[in-house]
Amino acid sequence: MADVRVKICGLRSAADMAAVVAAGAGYAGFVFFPKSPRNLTLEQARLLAFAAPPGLAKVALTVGADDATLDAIIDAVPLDMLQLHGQETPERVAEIRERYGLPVMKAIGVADEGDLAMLTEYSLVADQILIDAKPPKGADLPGGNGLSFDWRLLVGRKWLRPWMLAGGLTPENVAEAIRLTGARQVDVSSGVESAPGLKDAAKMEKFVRAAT
Ligand SMILES: O=C(O)c1ccccc1N[C@@H]1O[C@H](COP(=O)(O)O)[C@@H](O)[C@H]1O
Repeated sequence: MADVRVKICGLRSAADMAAVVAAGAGYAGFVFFPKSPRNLTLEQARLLAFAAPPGLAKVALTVGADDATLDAIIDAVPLDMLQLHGQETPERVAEIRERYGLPVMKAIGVADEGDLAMLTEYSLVADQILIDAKPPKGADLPGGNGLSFDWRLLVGRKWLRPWMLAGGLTPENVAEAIRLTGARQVDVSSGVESAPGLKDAAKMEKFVRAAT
């Protein structure tokens, strides 16, 4: 599968960054969400971002972050993209995009066909759309739960913006997910871990190989 770009999310160590680079991923994601086992400090993220080679896009994942939080992240960490993974409205997405001048990727949780209208709505204001599984009610995390959705919902659909497929992807299922949905970009977090928050270099390598 040529030309598929992979995002590996939730890096926390220099070894994670080295493994992402060795695997050949196109995006590296840093999670700024205290409830997540992948949460990292500004200083950790800053060091990792400076260790990233040119061409690897550095993405900050936030969840309903206010301006002060985003200001602090952007001041500390050299970034290429913001991933908004909360309940941000289209107006808030547009505001963040304007305020920081960085491309914004808005995550939308999908469980059934009724959720697809939101993808169209957000594709009018975001630079990219991230299509993830909807989290279970009451879940601590709005993403990063290793849950997938029915990929057949995406068959034959088109959106105005580039999009990325996420949710429960693994080295074992990513090729089938790409084949079915036609995704040109995929995002993974828990599927390349040996325990929550602990990235596994061999799984990362296997994932990128299966996806590309
Ligand atoms: O990874 C996290 O901890 C996380 C926390 C809060 C919101 C989103 C999070 N991760 C994103 O969720 C999707 C799917 O992850 P998974 O592969 O199913 O574990 C992915 O886009 C991550 O960036």
